[in-house]
Amino acid sequence: MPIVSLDVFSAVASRKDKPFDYLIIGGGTSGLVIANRLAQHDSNVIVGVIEAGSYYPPGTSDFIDVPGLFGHSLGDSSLNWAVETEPVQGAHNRKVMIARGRGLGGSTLINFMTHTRPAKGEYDALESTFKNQGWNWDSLLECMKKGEHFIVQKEDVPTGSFVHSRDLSFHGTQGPIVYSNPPRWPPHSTTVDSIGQPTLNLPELGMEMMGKHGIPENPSPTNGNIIGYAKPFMAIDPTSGNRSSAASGYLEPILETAVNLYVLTDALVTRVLFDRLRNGLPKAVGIELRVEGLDKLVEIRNVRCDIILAAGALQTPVILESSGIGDPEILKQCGIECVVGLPGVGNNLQNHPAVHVAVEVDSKFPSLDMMFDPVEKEKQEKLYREKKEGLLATGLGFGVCFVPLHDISRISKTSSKEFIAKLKDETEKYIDLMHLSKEVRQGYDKQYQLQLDQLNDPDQAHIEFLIIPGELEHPDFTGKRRTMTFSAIITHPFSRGSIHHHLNGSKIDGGFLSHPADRTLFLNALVCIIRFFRTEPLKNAIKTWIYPIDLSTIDVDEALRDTDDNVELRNQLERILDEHISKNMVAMFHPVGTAAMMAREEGGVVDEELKVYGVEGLRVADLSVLPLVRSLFNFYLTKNAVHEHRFSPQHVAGHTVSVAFAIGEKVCF
Ligand SMILES: Cc1cc2nc3c(=O)[nH]c(=O)nc-3n(C[C@H](O)[C@H](O)[C@H](O)COP(=O)(O)OP(=O)(O)OC[C@H]3O[C@@H](n4cnc5c(N)ncnc54)[C@H](O)[C@@H]3O)c2cc1C
Repeated sequence: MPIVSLDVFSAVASRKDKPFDYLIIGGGTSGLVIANRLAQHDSNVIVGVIEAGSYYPPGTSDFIDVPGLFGHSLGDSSLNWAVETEPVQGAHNRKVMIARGRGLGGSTLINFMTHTRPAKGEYDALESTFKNQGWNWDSLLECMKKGEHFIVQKEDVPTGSFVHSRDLSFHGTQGPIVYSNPPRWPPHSTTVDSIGQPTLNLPELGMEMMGKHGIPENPSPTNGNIIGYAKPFMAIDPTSGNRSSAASGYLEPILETAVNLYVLTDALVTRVLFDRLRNGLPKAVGIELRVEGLDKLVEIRNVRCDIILAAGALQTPVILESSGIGDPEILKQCGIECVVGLPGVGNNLQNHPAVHVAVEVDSKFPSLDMMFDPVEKEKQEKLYREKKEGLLATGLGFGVCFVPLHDISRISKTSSKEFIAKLKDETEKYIDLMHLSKEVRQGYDKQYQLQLDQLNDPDQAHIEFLIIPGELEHPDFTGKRRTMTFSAIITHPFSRGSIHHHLNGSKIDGGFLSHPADRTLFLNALVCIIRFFRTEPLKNAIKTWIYPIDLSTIDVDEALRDTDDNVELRNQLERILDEHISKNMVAMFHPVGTAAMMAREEGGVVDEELKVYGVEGLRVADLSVLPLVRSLFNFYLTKNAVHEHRFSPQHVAGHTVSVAFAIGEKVCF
């Protein structure tokens, strides 16, 4: 029943006795959670979902189902919105692509399946610091558990190898989204190979190098402690070997049975429509949409309770502005009548920027490059088909590592004190140049103050390193080469961007590298990466630098030596890295913050019930509301003890899907 034609959907909307009670805009991560929970909770409640993309039933798209094909759908415009920013000044005026999933399931159809999860203090701070009543660890832990079905598979690996924690007390085991530790790839090698490597598993070798630089192992990164290196769990169902998505978990099980749920696909919502209540307040009562194949706009009206925007952090603010909710100045420029003035809409865009460094390694090491070799490819396909094992059985979560500024400075041998001392001034100048409204400025000031405070805290993650047994930017299609990448990701970027409605559509200022602190953080993180690569035994496995290739033109070891007589060489290294950042910085796909859940007088857009200020019957429930969630990682885990520490603000220091699911579960009606 649920997936219906426009005629059926419109007919439901026009029913006098049973029109839609709730209309959800965007059948993505948060949207499908809400649809499922509302429809299942009370069969008398009529729920509608409108999704711009299509429905992909199981078995119809390998790019969606097969975990190891992650990344393949990025080039497919029917699955990826591939939003492009305006040219980024600090990145050689390149436009940067931000991937967003399109279709029932949203970004969970195309994401890389890595699972990280927030910590207690972060969620508690939403309530204690930002006064969002009911948003605390206890309630959100229940939401997270409710959505999860954790399966920890036994791993047959030698003593001393990394093993996931089997403690399921923090996790759900009955929820819709299946998380597991897929079979280890590359597989374990118990013998020392001919070039003297103790393991042929590149991610594990990478983690070992981090350990040599004093970074701790974190065997259980999903229990609220993220500092250290870890192999994350992934949203993969070990029974089918397939991706677990919002569609497979929350929609498909009720697809045939939910008689009160109606889903319209291939329909783009353009704006929300309002009536005036007797008290003068605007009440959201319907939407306008463009349906594929129709050359006119269609209206769906008569919604009794709420319209819920769950179109994601890049689309939700644009729908708000098109509907007359936003900064009055911006609305005026676009000729849109102002329904409610909320200058925070579309501002405060935060996203994780990333820079990769890649090397060619000895051909003994299995790597993702093998998929370009027809013989290896066939072997991997057979392994996946028959046993659900091998390279195709796993997503991108080979190894993650969260590191505080303190350790970045120690490993890169730079001074965090100097960095912090400069920051305050730089930040004040940075905010001044943005010419923000009074309210939005107040919210930014508050965030930056917290962000500056937490830099001194050795237990906060400021950089995430990803370890990838492969090279994503310049693949060698012959399949002959074996490669390895470390990526540096800024977990709490200082740069802010914005997305606004524009006369010719929407315009996104990614903000990347606009605050000088982010470039400095990157520089130091890349020096750490080079040190990891130059540490034995990984060093012995490396044949050449691939990315940036200019590293091959200098004596890197000499440049890294901590003496006074190599200043010119060190400067040369920094110039190469600086150019690499400008030329090659990319976006992770984690935008948040464009309709923030905070006080209206601080530029907030929604309250703690996710209701949009100043109107009735309209909520936002996706990652747009997230910006002031504190750092995920307010615990510091050592092998024997967990110590609680202070928290940090702004963008979450991790991957965002678990938060999007939790927001969906948390919406209270
Ligand atoms: C390529 C990629 C890799 C990622 N990898 C990871 C990872 O490994 N781990 C992790 O934790 N996170 C990852 N993420 C991030 C994570 O998947 C997202 O943050 C999360 O799924 C976003 O949830 P959402 O509900 O806010 O939006 P979405 O899930 O994107 O849902 C929004 C939905 O709204 C629809 N929509 C938009 N505009 C309209 C409109 N006008 N009318 C109707 N429908 C509309 C969209 O088509 C979409 O279906 C990744 C994201 C991407 C894109």
